[in-house]
Amino acid sequence: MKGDVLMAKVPLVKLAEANRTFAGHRVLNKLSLEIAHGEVVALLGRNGSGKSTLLKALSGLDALDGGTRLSTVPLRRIGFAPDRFPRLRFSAKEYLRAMGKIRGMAPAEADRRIDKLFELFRLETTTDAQLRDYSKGMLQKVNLMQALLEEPELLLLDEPLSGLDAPTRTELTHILLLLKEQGMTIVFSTHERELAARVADRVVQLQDGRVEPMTLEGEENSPNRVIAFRLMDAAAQGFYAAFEGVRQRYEGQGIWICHVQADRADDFLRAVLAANGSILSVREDSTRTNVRGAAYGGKIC
Ligand SMILES: Nc1ncnc2c1ncn2[C@@H]1O[C@H](COP(=O)(O)OP(=O)(O)OP(=O)(O)O)[C@@H](O)[C@H]1O
Repeated sequence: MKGDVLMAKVPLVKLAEANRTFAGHRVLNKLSLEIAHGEVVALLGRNGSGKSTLLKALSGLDALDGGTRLSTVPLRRIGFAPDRFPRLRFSAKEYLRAMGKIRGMAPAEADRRIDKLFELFRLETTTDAQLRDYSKGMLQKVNLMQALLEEPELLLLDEPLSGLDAPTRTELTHILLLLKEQGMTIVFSTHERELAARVADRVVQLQDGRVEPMTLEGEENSPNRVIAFRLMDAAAQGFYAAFEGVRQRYEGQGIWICHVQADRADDFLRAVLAANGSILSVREDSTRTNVRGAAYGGKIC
């Protein structure tokens, strides 16, 4: 725990007085931003305010015109999912294998990882369909999968849910929450305040080339307990509907995780046990303090 608190204070990546100019237009203007280990940060801003430019600056993929970028993460441990993903003449598996090769992964290791990602994203592994024939949602899943290929320490996502239908949005939101539970450091840009409020520990707004902290209306500020548990699927179906005080819920590999209003947590725990569930862990919701906390021992990917 002590180690986690210390890690939380170490910036994984830091921009100081960063400048980026395109054709005389200064998009980043003496911008300073630190991303702490295990933190999830949402980046809001109007169209053209420079969100993609900032994500690229954080990744180190794009050079700055001025200022500095400091990072403790090697480039290969940074996953980046751009806002546009090409419709290629490859199947998803062929594409991900090629990406693994380019990144210098051993073929067996890449295949192990790709299989896990197919499972996590619930994509059909055997299909030969090419990316150019994929739906937008499937394509975005492959985009996120390539960013997660090498178990990144820092995950940068440019508008990860933009233009997707409701079921895919829900599915991908749950995956983001699972990655967050594992302690992954994530920065994502979005136009959606609701997504930012739901997933991020911290929200910043990009305006006039700089970032300002932002508080979203309707954010829940009262404390939560994060409860991880197992339930039989059949029992889980009706479980939440009857329960007040559940603010977030998601599932992966048979483990359910709920963020429950603190004053309802004891009742919730009793209800899980009454439904023959087993409690894996209970902890304070640390998302308002940016302290990393592991909800359970299993790793999703
Ligand atoms: N490679 C480039 N060459 C020239 N101009 C660029 C380049 N990249 C970005 N810009 C310009 O920088 C500004 C910021 O672009 P950026 O894509 O970072 O904004 P954004 O906030 O991500 O926009 P959106 O919300 O529409 O995706 C825009 O005016 C854009 O035209």
